Amino acid sequence: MEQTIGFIGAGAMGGALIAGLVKSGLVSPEKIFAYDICLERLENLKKDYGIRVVANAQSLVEKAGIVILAVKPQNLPEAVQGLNFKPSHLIISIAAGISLKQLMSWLGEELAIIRAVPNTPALVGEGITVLAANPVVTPEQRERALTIFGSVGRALMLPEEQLNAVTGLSGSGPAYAYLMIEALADGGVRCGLPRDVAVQLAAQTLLGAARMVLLTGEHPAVLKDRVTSPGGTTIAGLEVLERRAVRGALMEAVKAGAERARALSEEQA
Ligand SMILES: NC(=O)C1=CN([C@@H]2O[C@H](COP(=O)(O)OP(=O)(O)OC[C@H]3O[C@@H](n4cnc5c(N)ncnc54)[C@H](OP(=O)(O)O)[C@@H]3O)[C@@H](O)[C@H]2O)C=CC1
Ligand SMILES: O=C(O)[C@@H]1CCC=N1
Repeated sequence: MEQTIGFIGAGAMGGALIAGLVKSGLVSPEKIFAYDICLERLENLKKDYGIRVVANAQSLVEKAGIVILAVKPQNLPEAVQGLNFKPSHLIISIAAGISLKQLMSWLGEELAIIRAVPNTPALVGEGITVLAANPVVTPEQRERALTIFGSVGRALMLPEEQLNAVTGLSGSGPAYAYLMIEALADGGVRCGLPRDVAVQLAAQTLLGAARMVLLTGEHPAVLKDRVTSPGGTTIAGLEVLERRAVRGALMEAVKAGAERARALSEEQA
């Protein structure tokens, strides 16, 4: 890919995208630029991935054709203040909750802006990113953004109204999956398994189950039923999960994340 990509903010998510992009081979490291107020983070990314780092955000804007805004929503207005973007730029914000309308009012109504919700498994090429574009973005720019995020996992476009829900589900979701892996592994340890074996079993079980859903296209309930032998072990475990309302808890977690995304937007209004 000929285009240069710059990151303003290179923390957990920006860093995961940089690592995933370099590993994907879609963009060569010398075409990736990063700026962050944390110099140590920049130096580590330069050392680990061979990307270029710059001393300030305006210098990054001058070097990169695509600029990814990857600071916390609370830091975004300050991070973009005074930056001079050109009409040729494609700006992609990953800040949770921050709307295209807010971005256009801070950056310029005439600029091509995309709002994206990625997730950290992008680091290993297994992310999923949902994007929404403002009317200035051309079909070619949409394709370019889909290609970039598609190189580190799956990528799709959805109407912007759905992006807070996406944030609550796939944006925050890896944390819920890690919590489940940790808890399942604790269960294994409680039953006498060594910790490292228990973590491996828990992680591969979630990975395998997720692949089954994606590759077979079967409803998760059908796949669940195939694990559940009459009078067997699984139904005994499922009964506990249902009694403890795990389904309701997961639904409420997604809803709480979506509501928090909406609140983050209002806090920056
Ligand atoms: N983490 C995730 O899984 C996901 C995050 N997001 C979004 O991505 C964005 C980044 O999140 P995350 O990576 O977790 O956050 P981090 O805090 O890990 O990364 C943000 C980085 O930006 C730096 N920073 C703060 N202010 C500025 C500034 N003015 N100019 C340049 N850099 C600055 C921070 O430095 P310092 O730490 O010193 O403040 C930090 O290094 C957020 O908007 C979040 O909503 C979206 C989807 C998933
Ligand atoms: O926790 C957060 O606010 C960010 C957005 C989605 C995942 N992490």
